[in-house]
Amino acid sequence: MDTPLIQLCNVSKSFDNNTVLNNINLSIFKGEITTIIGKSGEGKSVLLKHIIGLLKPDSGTILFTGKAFSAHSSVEQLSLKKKFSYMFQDSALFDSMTVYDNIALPLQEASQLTKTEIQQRVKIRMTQLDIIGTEQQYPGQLSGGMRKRVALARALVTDPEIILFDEPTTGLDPIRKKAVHQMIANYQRKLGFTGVIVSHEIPEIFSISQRIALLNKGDIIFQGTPEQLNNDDNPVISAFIHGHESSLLDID
Ligand SMILES: Nc1ncnc2c1ncn2[C@@H]1O[C@H](COP(=O)(O)OP(=O)(O)OP(=O)(O)O)[C@@H](O)[C@H]1O
Repeated sequence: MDTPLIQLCNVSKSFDNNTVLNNINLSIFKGEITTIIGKSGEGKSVLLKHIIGLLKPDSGTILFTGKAFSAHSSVEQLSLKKKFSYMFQDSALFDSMTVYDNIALPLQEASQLTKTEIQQRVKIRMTQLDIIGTEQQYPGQLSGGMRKRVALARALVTDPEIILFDEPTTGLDPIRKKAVHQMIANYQRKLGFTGVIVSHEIPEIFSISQRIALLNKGDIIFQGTPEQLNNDDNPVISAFIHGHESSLLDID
């Protein structure tokens, strides 16, 4: 198998006495969608934040194409950072900024593009996501589904190679959830980015994921394809995917 694009090696993280990640190992492969599942509060967001560098592990390493971030040259580190994009749990749009400005922001902050080039890039993404016409509106004036599309347009506007999605469908009704999943899958196919999704949408999320990682009690207890997950006979895993979360509490 290819070298993973991102590899967490023996990563541990505690907050005071709360051990959230306990020596975890996880591989993320280029061009795939890897979905991290697990009960609430297990550390899925903490794991995502380690990948993007918002949190540092207490011990262990995170490798990017086989090399620790710090082992890359400063030029490589900058180019690595530019490859990432992040779609937060609550969309994290700036309510005081228009839809246009929200989407244009990453380009204004991190690119050398002219105003006209930025306008063109924003327009392309807004057209693809069917939100043309909302440019001058504010996030608070939009429905939850529209806000997700604006957030996705912003996450995609820099043509990132790696996008991290933290519960991208939280708070949406089942139809809109499906639409957001399809949107992510379609763009992933079209643009070929590597996706890492944290999700509670089981089993729906499996249909757009090439790999699943199950985080339980600080450990990744499964990583593999959705099919392998479904066929796994570990009782903790089957209890989790069949929705009996409470039984996890009793198994160490
Ligand atoms: N900055 C922080 N300081 C202290 N504790 C933190 C911090 N960030 C996260 N935690 C703790 O780490 C644990 C895991 O939190 P995290 O948000 O990663 O869970 P999660 O699996 O993403 O949950 P959910 O599915 O409910 O979003 C929680 O106990 C949380 O309180």
